[in-house]
Amino acid sequence: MWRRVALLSPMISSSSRSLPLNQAALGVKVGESFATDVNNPDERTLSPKEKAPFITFVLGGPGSGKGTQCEKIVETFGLQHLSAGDLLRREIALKNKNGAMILNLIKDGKIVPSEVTVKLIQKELESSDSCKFLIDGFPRTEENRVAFERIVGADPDVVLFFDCPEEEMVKRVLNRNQGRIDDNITTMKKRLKIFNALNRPVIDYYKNKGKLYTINAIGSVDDIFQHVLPIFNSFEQLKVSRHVNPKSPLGSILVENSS
Ligand SMILES: Nc1ncnc2c1ncn2[C@@H]1O[C@H](COP(=O)(O)OP(=O)(O)OP(=O)(O)O)[C@@H](O)[C@H]1O
Ligand SMILES: O=c1ccn([C@@H]2O[C@H](COP(=O)(O)O)[C@@H](O)[C@H]2O)c(=O)[nH]1
Ligand SMILES: [Mg+2]
Repeated sequence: MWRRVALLSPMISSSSRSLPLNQAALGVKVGESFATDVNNPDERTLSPKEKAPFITFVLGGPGSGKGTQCEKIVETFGLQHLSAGDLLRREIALKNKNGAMILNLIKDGKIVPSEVTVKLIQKELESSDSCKFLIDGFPRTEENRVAFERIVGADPDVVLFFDCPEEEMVKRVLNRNQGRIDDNITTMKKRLKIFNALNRPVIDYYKNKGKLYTINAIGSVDDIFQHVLPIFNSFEQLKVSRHVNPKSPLGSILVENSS
């Protein structure tokens, strides 16, 4: 569980970015991580898990190029890529408990219950050494979004939206040729309907919060990446060091702007 603290992100918006601290969910982890030094909080050394992670949600319709652009962001900026769809497909491939249920939903272009997807993402976040993540294809619904906030206790710093016309997305998906069970015209039509009905409200939510970056997803992969580059460059330049203030009961962010 990440320790959620008041986030300070001057490049995006001046509005409050804090979430209520999920004490119930955090209790065990916080106790565990401070077990050896709880008597002298000033001497705590910060482990990676005590830093607030930098989270980017990557949204866009099916075939808009989220995965393709994520690969380029990883190459250039070294964020860890977590594709929600890939995590779900791995459950199917491993024949895990929810595998059959997930397969049926994906075949039909439907959304897997939030609890299942959020737990998979949470496990990856917690087991990673990274503190910068690209969460690709999630949240798909408002319910997903709220479940992530509740269970993980974090919210994104940046939200990318790859805006692509439907005809182009259909063309790309039908040419993808990666053996995906949902890359057919019947499922694609359902996925587009679900995207418009359930994902667009999430995009609007982040737009209203001032966190959304809309990227025109038409053009070559490299052209599109040129629109992505300045977004991450601006965060790199801030050289923001974010960690928990042990003296604050709620925790806060200490920002070092070394530029
Ligand atoms: N700018 C582009 N121009 C043409 N083809 C592209 C472009 N970007 C990606 N593609 C191709 O389109 C297909 C879909 O791209 P990608 O898998 O990145 O989309 P996605 O948004 O992750 O889709 P999904 O939501 O279905 O996972 C892939 O075959 C990819 O190679
Ligand atoms: O958060 C999520 C992400 C994905 N799904 C299901 O998986 C497929 C494929 O997802 P991609 O991101 O396009 O790889 C999607 O259509 C959903 O059925 C999900 O339920 N929740
Ligand atoms: Mg993808």
